[in-house]
Amino acid sequence: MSVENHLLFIPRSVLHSSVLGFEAFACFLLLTAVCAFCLAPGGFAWALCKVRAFRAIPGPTGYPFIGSLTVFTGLTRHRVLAKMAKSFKAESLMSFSVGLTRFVIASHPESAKEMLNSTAFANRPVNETAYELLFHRAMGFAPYGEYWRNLRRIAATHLFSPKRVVGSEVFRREIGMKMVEELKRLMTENGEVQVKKVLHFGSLNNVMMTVFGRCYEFDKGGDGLELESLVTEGYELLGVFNWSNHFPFLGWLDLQGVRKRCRNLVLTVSVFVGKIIEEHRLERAKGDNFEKEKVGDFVDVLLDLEEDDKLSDSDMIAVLWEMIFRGTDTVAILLEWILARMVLHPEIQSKAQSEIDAMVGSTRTVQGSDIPNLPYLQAIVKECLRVHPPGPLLSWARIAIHDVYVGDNFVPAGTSAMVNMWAITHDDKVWTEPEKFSPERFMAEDVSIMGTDLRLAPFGSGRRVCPGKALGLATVQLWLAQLLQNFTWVASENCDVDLSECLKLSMEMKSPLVCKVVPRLV
Ligand code: HEM
Repeated sequence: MSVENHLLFIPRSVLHSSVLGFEAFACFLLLTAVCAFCLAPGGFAWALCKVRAFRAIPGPTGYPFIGSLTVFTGLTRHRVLAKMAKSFKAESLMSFSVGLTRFVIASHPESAKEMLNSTAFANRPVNETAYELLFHRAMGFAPYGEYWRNLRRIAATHLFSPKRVVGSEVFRREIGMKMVEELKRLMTENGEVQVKKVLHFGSLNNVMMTVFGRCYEFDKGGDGLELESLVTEGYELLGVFNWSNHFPFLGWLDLQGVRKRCRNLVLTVSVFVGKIIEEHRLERAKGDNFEKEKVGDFVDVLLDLEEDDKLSDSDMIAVLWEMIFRGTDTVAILLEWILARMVLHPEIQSKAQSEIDAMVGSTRTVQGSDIPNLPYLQAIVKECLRVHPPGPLLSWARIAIHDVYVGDNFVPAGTSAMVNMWAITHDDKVWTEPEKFSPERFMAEDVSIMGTDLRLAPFGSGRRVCPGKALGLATVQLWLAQLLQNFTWVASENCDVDLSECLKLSMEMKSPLVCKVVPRLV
């Protein structure tokens, strides 16, 4: 007898109530399953994870389906994440979800070191924006492997070697002096200066010179301004929270227009950078203008690569563009924070100036070789990297290439991994009086900031540590010395120094620094 025939013999009322009961039971089961799913530690994306036989990593459940999305839409996600890790007692490792993306974040030096130094985390998640901007073919997002290793080796030898960093000091100093002149001009014109623009243009020129062998004039418009707008657009695009990175089914809609903007940007950048590469080729073809012994720029280095290492034109454009892009803002942003601190702490500023005066005197301008004799100035830079790290979340996440343990925590392959460097540098178990701005702490203890000591690793650590760290640091230290030797930095009566933060791709000052500069050298 079929099931339908059976049902014919059950009284209607009984049948009706049992169907209702079944429906209620099914709803209850579904609701429990959804709740269990959504209330899983770490949230929805973690609940979806097939590997369930592991101890859950503590973390917020977030909202159903969207998870902790709101973290990423605020201006200070490093602070929000630090607070969350504390409240879940998950400083060592915290899990959370944003849409379908699983995250872990380390807010403790030990777990941060373990993660950053493990080959399991030597890849980066390539989000849609980075992919559209062709960054997967440049060093920062290239998958861990032969192509990436080659790029790192070439850059380490020809762009970031100690010899190259020292060798490029002359034009770095020249650019520093141009910034000094520009600040004087702006001060005379306006009675105060907004330093961000000057620092940004100086920094852009510095990287341009190293990479392309080109320099642009301040405030002259033309190619310099176009390049600046291209870098700004790229920065903005990478800083935008792109929904389709975490909700792939929304991808085709391009709701925020990110893909369209990326494609337009890539076209313009390809023409801009392609033209510079062509000019280099022409110069080399002429032969007599191109001296073989000349220390070439990075374009020359890439054009000189042997057959096996040779890059296609589009790969070369990606590599060169990324260097410009990465090297510009970090340096300018860090210097702006430092100068804001100088305005706020005149006693620290004058101590640094006394050090410069004692070591350099007032008859010559400071240079790169003076920096080792200026420990207090170096301590100021370190303290600013601690209090205002340009990459509080180390800017670029990593991704677990395969299943791996971090401490006792099982992290499945494909999980995005971040380090909250800001949380570590503001942890009172790691630093005494972390909120206090005190360069003196680094006079008492010499802490390496190059990636070995995870209490302060603003350039990251491990295989994907910032390759430009020595160049970036040398630039910031020299320019700070020049700016302090030439000016006393004081508050403008129209504008207070506001230390509010705004984390886009890097952590910028929310209200750009506006102040006065008073010439010291006459
Ligand atoms: C104050 C200056 C700078 C800071 C604070 C900084 C910070 C960082 C950080 C935190 C990372 C990620 C490291 C990690 O995942 O462990 C990084 C990567 C990178 N940085 Fe920097 N950076 C600076 C200057 C520069 C400069 C001047 C350049 C080049 C001209 C540069 C090029 C790169 C590149 C190419 C990567 C990707 C490396 C890879 O994935 O293999 N950076 N940087």
